[in-house]
Amino acid sequence: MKIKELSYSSSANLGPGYDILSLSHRAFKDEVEIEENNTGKIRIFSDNTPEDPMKNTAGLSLIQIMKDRKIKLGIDITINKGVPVGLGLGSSGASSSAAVKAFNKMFDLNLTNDEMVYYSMYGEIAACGSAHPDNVSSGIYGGMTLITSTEPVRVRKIDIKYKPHLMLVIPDIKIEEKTKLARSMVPKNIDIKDMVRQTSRLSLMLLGFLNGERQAIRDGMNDEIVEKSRNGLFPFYGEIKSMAIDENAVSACISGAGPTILIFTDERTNKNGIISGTDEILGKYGLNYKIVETEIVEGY
Ligand SMILES: Nc1ncnc2c1ncn2[C@@H]1O[C@H](COP(=O)(O)OP(=O)(O)O)[C@@H](O)[C@H]1O
Ligand SMILES: N[C@@H](CCOP(=O)(O)O)C(=O)O
Repeated sequence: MKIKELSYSSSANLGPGYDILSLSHRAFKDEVEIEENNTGKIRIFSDNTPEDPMKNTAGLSLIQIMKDRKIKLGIDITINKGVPVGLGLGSSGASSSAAVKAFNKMFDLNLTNDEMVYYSMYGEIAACGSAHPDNVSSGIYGGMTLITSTEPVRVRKIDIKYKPHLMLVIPDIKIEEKTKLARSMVPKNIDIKDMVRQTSRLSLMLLGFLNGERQAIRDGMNDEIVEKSRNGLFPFYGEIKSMAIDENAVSACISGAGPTILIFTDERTNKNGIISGTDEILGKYGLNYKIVETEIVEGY
């Protein structure tokens, strides 16, 4: 029996929500198919992700479930990779969450959504050395998700009233082990004043999404801790964000650990202005790029 599941691309953090917020979007998707084999081994079939199951997020997630559930079988995992790798679009988490959903279905494990988030985030260790849960929560729940606890894993889906359109500015930059590097740049300690400002902004942004208040989203979606610490990886971000605000975007943030920039737009936004402004700014940096317009995926 073959079982196929998909997960969409996602943007983690959303400004002040480092490691706790994520948004699922329709821009790209990974399809993962699993099938029992008679070799007793886990084998990965994929054009552009690691063949070693311990180094592939999908493989590592399934290894962990099989260990916990004492399932000893050979499994072929075929990854049809649609989410571009290393650009801040949750590519690694899309494969692991799709693989976990397929495995859950194939073996009737009846895992809860939070248990699936747990196994999917375990796979992220293969991508960046740490098990961050945000992108994979998108792959399991869809929509906008909030991680309320990691031990045990607990996720809440946020029922947002304000649903902006999304523009992804995707610079053509390849950084080796990008998320691992970006995570190493985040400060280990912060000043209490910065903590207060960050929690205030995060709360305001969430109020904006919940109540449908455009200005609150714009005022809240700012992060001078994590995005700032990583600025060297995407020095063009500040210029693109302020240009987008000038063109009346709702707001903008770094998508995950970058380099993609997520811009929230609505009917008041001058999207053509953003397209030409991006071309001018990224041209100055000598960067090729793609702009993808997309929508939030509410669920699976
Ligand atoms: N199934 C997978 N899909 C994508 N990347 C994977 C996968 N398995 C392992 N990786 C590794 O994870 C890294 C990319 O993940 P990451 O740095 O988190 O970027 P992003 O999630 O933004 O694409 C690459 O080194 C890639 O080889
Ligand atoms: N919260 C993580 C998200 C990484 O997302 P990715 O799509 O860039 O892998 C972080 O900011 O490190």
